[in-house]
Amino acid sequence: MRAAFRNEPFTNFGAESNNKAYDAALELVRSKLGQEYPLVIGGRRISTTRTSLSINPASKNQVIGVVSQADTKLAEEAIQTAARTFESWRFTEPNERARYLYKAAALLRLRKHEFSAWMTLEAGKTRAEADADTAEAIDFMEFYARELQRISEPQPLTPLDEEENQLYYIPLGVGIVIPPWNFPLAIMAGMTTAALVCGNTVVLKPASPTAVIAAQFALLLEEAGVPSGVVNYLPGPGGEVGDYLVDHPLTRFVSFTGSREVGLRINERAAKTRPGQKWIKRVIAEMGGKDAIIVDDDADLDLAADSIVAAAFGFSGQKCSACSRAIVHEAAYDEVLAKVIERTHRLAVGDPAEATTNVGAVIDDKAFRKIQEYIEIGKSEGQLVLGGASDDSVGYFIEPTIFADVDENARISLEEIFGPVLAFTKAPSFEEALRMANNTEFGLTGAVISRNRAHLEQARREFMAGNLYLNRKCTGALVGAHPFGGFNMSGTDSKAGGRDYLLLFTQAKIVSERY
Ligand SMILES: NC(=O)c1ccc[n+]([C@@H]2O[C@H](COP(=O)([O-])OP(=O)(O)OC[C@H]3O[C@@H](n4cnc5c(N)ncnc54)[C@H](O)[C@@H]3O)[C@@H](O)[C@H]2O)c1
Ligand SMILES: N[C@@H](CCC=O)C(=O)O
Repeated sequence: MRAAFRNEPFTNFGAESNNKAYDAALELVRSKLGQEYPLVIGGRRISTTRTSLSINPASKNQVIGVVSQADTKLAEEAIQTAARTFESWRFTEPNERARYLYKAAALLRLRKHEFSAWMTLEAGKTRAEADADTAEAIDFMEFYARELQRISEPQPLTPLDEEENQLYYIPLGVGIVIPPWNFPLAIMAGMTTAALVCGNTVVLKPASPTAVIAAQFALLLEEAGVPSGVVNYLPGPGGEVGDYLVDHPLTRFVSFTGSREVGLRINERAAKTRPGQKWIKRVIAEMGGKDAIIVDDDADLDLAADSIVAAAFGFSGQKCSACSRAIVHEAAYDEVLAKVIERTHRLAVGDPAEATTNVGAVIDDKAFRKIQEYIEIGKSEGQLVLGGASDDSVGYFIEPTIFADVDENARISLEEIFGPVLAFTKAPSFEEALRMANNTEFGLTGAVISRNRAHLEQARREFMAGNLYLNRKCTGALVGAHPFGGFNMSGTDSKAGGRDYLLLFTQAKIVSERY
């Protein structure tokens, strides 16, 4: 029996010794840049002639790795391998499966800074953001291992005198795991290990910008002893390989985290029954957000400003949980706006490998251009009060940008930008602020900064966000404490890092015996 789950502590980068250790990890990772990453199917390394370069978004000429790219033939091989492996993996003892996760978590803890350093260089994460990502990956494995053990215990059923009844959560089959690039270790590792610990086998199609981190994690699972074929690493173009995997009749479920557009596409395609398919595919989709922080007239305005700045510009706003809308009571509006501008102005934008950097580059050229377009749109929808500039001569840098006096129905108030762009909207009352916050097709995170008990209670009831935070920022969910996932177009209502999550990767079987 393991000790109860506790969150992995974050590294204190105020301490010089920790920064030195991080510098050493960056050096180690730099010495490994440019290597080739083959596909791994059934433990077999497969190099392809078609490759994709993974690059450092803060230094776009620096190649992080050269990643082989699957085609549909290799996707077929990966699914067949996963299907064959399922026939043995499904019957492994649950405690044994949990132990692979405990081992992988222990190995990751030993190499924590190294994995974080990969994220600094491949995803552009600052030290603190990368460290939190690695800590969350450790948390997911520690948490899901314990959860699997919990749900494998005899489950409560109404006792009958004449029968012995037992409920077992059994695995589903072959799962396609499709993660995003923005939590390239935590979310990818959480989705993958939740699937495998339940006895499923996995085809892992990593997000292209962060395929090297996923490759490192696949190697870590191998080192932890996870048998060949349980996780098959299959990088490739999302559209081509993704569609093939989703459509395949042997695919039993798809676990996806990413944009609304791709999530809906997967949901629609998976709903179509293909020749030879024996089941209704299950889709677990965690999608985008357009998250708001409401500031009430009596709020602690410093807390409000700190919360907005951290949630809007942490990891350059590239979080589904990011605050992209600040909806502020008119009585507090000018003061909150001034405080947010002042704090944002102090953020250091630059190379995330530097200890002093607060905001790094955005992920790639496509994101850079999309965010630039939204900044141009914002100029006609609000008043540009900070930032707006961008520079892609070295890396994809965009200044933290704030628009004031934005209408609740402006495009920058409604569409997910996924970058460091914040819209301020003035509300005449708390009730109106709440209505505006709910004026979105998403429903992922939200926050209210207020001292008014009645307003806080009203928000508890009426704010339609899967993760609602009162008097704190709307980012930074902790595994176990804040099971994460949203409503409406934010996904299929799953809660990663929560006690219900593993049930999504299993089906319940009742065995009833009379003696
Ligand atoms: N709700 C959450 O928990 C959560 C967490 C992180 C990110 N996100 C969302 O993710 C998005 C950012 O991530 P992204 O840019 O990687 O998203 P994306 O939708 O562009 O890509 C996600 C994954 O889907 C793959 N893909 C692309 N086309 C596909 C297809 N036709 N079939 C199958 N797979 C396909 C990509 O290769 C990638 O691995 C944002 O919208 C963000 O809000 C949500
Ligand atoms: N779970 C993360 C967000 C994940 C999406 O990008 C948070 O709570 O900030």
